[in-house]
Amino acid sequence: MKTLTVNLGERSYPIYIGSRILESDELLARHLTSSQVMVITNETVAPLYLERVKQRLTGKETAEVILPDGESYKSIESAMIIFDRLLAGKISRDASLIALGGGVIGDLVGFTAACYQRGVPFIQIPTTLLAQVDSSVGGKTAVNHPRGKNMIGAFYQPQCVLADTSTLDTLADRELSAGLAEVIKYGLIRDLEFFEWLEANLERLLARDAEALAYAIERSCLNKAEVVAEDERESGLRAILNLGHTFGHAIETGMGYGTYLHGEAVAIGICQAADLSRRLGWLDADSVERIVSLLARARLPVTPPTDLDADRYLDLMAVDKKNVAGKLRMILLERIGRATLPMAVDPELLRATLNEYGRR
Ligand SMILES: NC(=O)c1ccc[n+]([C@@H]2O[C@H](COP(=O)([O-])OP(=O)(O)OC[C@H]3O[C@@H](n4cnc5c(N)ncnc54)[C@H](O)[C@@H]3O)[C@@H](O)[C@H]2O)c1
Ligand SMILES: O=C(O)C(=O)C[C@@H](O)[C@H](O)[C@H](O)COP(=O)(O)O
Ligand SMILES: [Zn+2]
Repeated sequence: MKTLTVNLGERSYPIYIGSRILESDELLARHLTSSQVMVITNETVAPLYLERVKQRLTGKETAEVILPDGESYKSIESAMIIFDRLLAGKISRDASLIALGGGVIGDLVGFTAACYQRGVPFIQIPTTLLAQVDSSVGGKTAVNHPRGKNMIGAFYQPQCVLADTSTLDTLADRELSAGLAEVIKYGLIRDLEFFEWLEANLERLLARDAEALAYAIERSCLNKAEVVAEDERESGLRAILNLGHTFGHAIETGMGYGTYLHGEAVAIGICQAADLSRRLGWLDADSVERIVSLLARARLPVTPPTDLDADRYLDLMAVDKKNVAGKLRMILLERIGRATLPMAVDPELLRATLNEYGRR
């Protein structure tokens, strides 16, 4: 097992990464301070892993909430269901919540934990690649609004992250690929050596080679932990983690939550951001091709949906959280391995990318 730390002073916490670490009685116990625990998961993950978690909770007063599966359930209505169950169970402020599942459950439970009685401790047990490399780390919690992704939320850090890599054995191939989009993102924004490693080892990851997966998860978490430690609440640097997300979130909202997986929408968004970076004279055509080709090799979509035209994109992007004074700001690439801070973009060049990249 590897242990990384997210260094945030009194809100610091460990990320445990290893195969079958959910079988350890000691790890979870270390971070469960109270006698009341609520585990929140969904209908897909519950039959696979809920018992395994409950076995670690003997002696605790344990409640569980099993929600329907899907991005459309990352909603205020789902949060209300959890609040209702917490109150009906007379669960007090020293109780702990456990998020067992992918990023949808992690973001939702984190948000619920931040709000219930103004804040109760919570633990992340991520079970998708995307959640193990990104969403469980860093304390961005939220639910979606029909007009925009993650629009209702809070920064709220977990007590720990427990990433059992053996849970990925049951993950669908499409979901594994979605997680790879965020893995590739780390290489692009700040870790050229990792990007090159990914180019050389992508087939091992797709074949679920355990050693390669563990390395990719650790290196991704290390990158994220360093960025978050420097800028917890996204006043500057942290926004580089949003590469591809201005376009990607527009795709998710515009196409209806769940039509494109988050990682798929981000993959398309990264390609569009790369195209725009080329139009600005930063990336050359070969670098754009290198990026698109790695994402395509990861079996991710690399062209935008035909149903979204430039005007609809721009309308959806007008509520992006990086915008300042109503003006769009985006993360672009100076080169592979180095992202810009959020920057205003020339509207003509942006429109050119929206009209021309991947449109034929
Ligand atoms: N907070 C953050 O920093 C952050 C970062 C990235 C993404 N996100 C959010 O994360 C969400 C996407 O997360 P996701 O990709 O994990 O999607 P997800 O939570 O919907 O999980 C993907 C699918 O895999 C299933 N699943 C989960 N674990 C499984 C397992 N071990 N075996 C079999 N099936 C399993 C789920 O039930 C679901 O059907 C989006 O809402 C996105 O906005 C948040
Ligand atoms: O942790 C971050 O910061 C990120 O931006 C990570 C992203 O991968 C993630 O999708 C995040 O939820 C997006 O945040 P948002 O502020 O654009 O909603
Ligand atoms: Zn993301």
